[in-house]
Amino acid sequence: METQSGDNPLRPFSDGVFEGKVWGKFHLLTQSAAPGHSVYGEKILSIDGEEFRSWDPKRSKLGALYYKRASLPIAPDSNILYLGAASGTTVSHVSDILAFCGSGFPKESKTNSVSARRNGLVYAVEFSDRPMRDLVMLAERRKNIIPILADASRPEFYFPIVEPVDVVFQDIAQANQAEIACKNSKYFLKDGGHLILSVKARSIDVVENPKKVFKEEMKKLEKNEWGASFKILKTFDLAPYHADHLGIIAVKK
Ligand SMILES: C[S@@+](CC[C@H](N)C(=O)[O-])C[C@H]1O[C@@H](n2cnc3c(N)ncnc32)[C@H](O)[C@@H]1O
Repeated sequence: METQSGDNPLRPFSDGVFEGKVWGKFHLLTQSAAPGHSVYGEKILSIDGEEFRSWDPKRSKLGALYYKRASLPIAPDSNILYLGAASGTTVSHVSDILAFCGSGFPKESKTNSVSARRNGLVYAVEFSDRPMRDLVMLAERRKNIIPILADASRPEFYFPIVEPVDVVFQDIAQANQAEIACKNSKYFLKDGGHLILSVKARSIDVVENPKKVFKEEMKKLEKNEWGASFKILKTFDLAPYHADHLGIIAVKK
């Protein structure tokens, strides 16, 4: 951990996310909801008694979207259904954002003016038991992560424990990823809620041109028989952080 003295290098980027030139280059960081702990070896900066965790875009599709300056519908009062949580690298940053209440640093941040609001939860679904063990340990140190050991293609099994959410975020490298996103959105995503989907072309078709694969996946999101369909708002090529990945931001019709 590094303690910053002198001028504060960070400024608000979006609710709960900060930007600045630190350690010699540009970084996005989240204010840690569990000070004293590094989750995946990320660098930590301490300023005025608060800790800020560097967000590595090469380790996180959501982080890559922020680095691409996507305007994302994630705020401290959002409930998020996160599909494909793995050991919680990205979930930890989502947890930081949801825990952010504008207290403390930075003093001039507009987000400070919001003092009494209900902060959201992240429901983190993962079907592999090895990463789930790390995810459970992460959740023990943070109050806003609900780890769920389940197959995301069977949302009916966790239907009883997930409340309606504002955002479904999905990072599952499976051939049927559009179907998984739509089925979960049917059960859990509020009308007008947002889907943020990372599509890995090579998981859907190893030989096809990624652009064609992305077009087909977007068509499925717009019209399908899985109970929820979407209007695509914006797409982002996630290179150079993740080759042949497309980030899709869509709103539930
Ligand atoms: C690319 S990794 C996710 C990385 C993670 N989102 C992060 O940024 O820290 C994809 C994860 O999805 C999980 N996964 C794949 N298919 C799944 C399914 N049907 N249900 C739940 N999890 C699944 C895998 O076990 C793997 O941990």
